[in-house]
Amino acid sequence: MAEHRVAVIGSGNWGSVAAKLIASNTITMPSFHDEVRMWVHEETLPDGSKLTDTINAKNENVRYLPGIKLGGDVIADPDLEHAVEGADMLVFVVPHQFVEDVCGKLVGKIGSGVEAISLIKGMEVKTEGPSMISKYITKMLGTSCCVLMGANIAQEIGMKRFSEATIGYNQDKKVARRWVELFTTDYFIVSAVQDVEGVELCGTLKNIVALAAGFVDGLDMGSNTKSAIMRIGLREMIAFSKLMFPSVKDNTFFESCGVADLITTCIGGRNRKIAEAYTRSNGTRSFSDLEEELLDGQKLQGVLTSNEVYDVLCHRKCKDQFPLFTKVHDICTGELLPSSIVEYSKFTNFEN
Ligand SMILES: NC(=O)C1=CN([C@@H]2O[C@H](COP(=O)(O)OP(=O)(O)OC[C@H]3O[C@@H](n4cnc5c(N)ncnc54)[C@H](O)[C@@H]3O)[C@@H](O)[C@H]2O)C=CC1
Ligand SMILES: O=C(CO)COP(=O)(O)O
Repeated sequence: MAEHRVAVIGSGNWGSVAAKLIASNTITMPSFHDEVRMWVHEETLPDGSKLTDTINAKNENVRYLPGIKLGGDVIADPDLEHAVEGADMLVFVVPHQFVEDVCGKLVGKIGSGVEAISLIKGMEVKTEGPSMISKYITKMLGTSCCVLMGANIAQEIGMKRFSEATIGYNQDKKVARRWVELFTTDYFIVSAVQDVEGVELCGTLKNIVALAAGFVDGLDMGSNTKSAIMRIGLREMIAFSKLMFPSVKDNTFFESCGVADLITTCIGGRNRKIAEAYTRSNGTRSFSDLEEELLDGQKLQGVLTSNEVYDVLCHRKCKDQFPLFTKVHDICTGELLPSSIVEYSKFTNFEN
């Protein structure tokens, strides 16, 4: 008897792949209902049709994941409340700037016994302080919330290329195991660690380092420089994570969510791509222009995250300990040129 019903909240590039992965499992596993409802932020396509109708007619998200069939029993649904109705496993995967709005619409509509997982890379910074997205979901909706992060360029997983991911959980191993079971396929290997904050901070902070890597690419500085920037970035990721949550575990940085995601995003991600284009434009284009032109509706997370992290650094008066994060912020706001990303003479006396 099927016990669990899954809804995916979000249908962008990664959201669509997540629905595909999950649906490939729900149709074979008796404890899950076959159908996976995927909430779509509705839009009209150039031919006048609705995105939701096209996804359901073609079993393909022609806008955000063209050329890849979703398979399984994925049903696109533009009605958020209807999409989550009856589901006891909610997968949150919208760009992080929309999470407040989406959660706001679900307040009071989620029953007890519902579990959530966030695939969202980012954080919320309010006047009362920073909050990781999983915590925010818990606060708004009262569900416990795991996270799934990893070296996961969506397009490649959509093409079934071997990849790994890490689930972060807090207490409940049984729930973590169920999420692992739901996501794991023969080409997508998922492990779990008891460190929600560590896993989520890895996924969030590496987007800032990817911008720095993109600046280096735009300056044609080569592999040594890019590796140096990635190392300095990783060091700051670890330091920032421990500053926010001393409980974060060292080993988490060696999981897929840590160093592997840092590498893949600095090589093949959207943040890297836009930062490179920004650098090559010599100040003639803005990040938002380039995002619109080059990502065609997909969203950049790193610039917002850089602002959010900068707020935390200012609030805690520790900018000096995070020269790379601070420089990326200052480059994104136009206060510094991209070339300053490699001016580290003042900071070479690190202890490690
Ligand atoms: N694409 C990738 O390779 C990966 C993405 N992620 C993370 O997954 C999260 C979601 O990213 P993607 O699925 O790639 O999205 P995306 O960037 O491809 O797509 C944008 C999505 O935002 C939706 N949207 C636009 N305006 C909206 C609004 N006002 N309210 C709600 N939704 C709106 C669009 O309909 C579309 O579904 C992000 O945090 C990202 O960092 C994580 C791993 C890999
Ligand atoms: O998070 C990602 C890969 O794991 C994707 O990163 P981008 O958003 O930079 O494409």
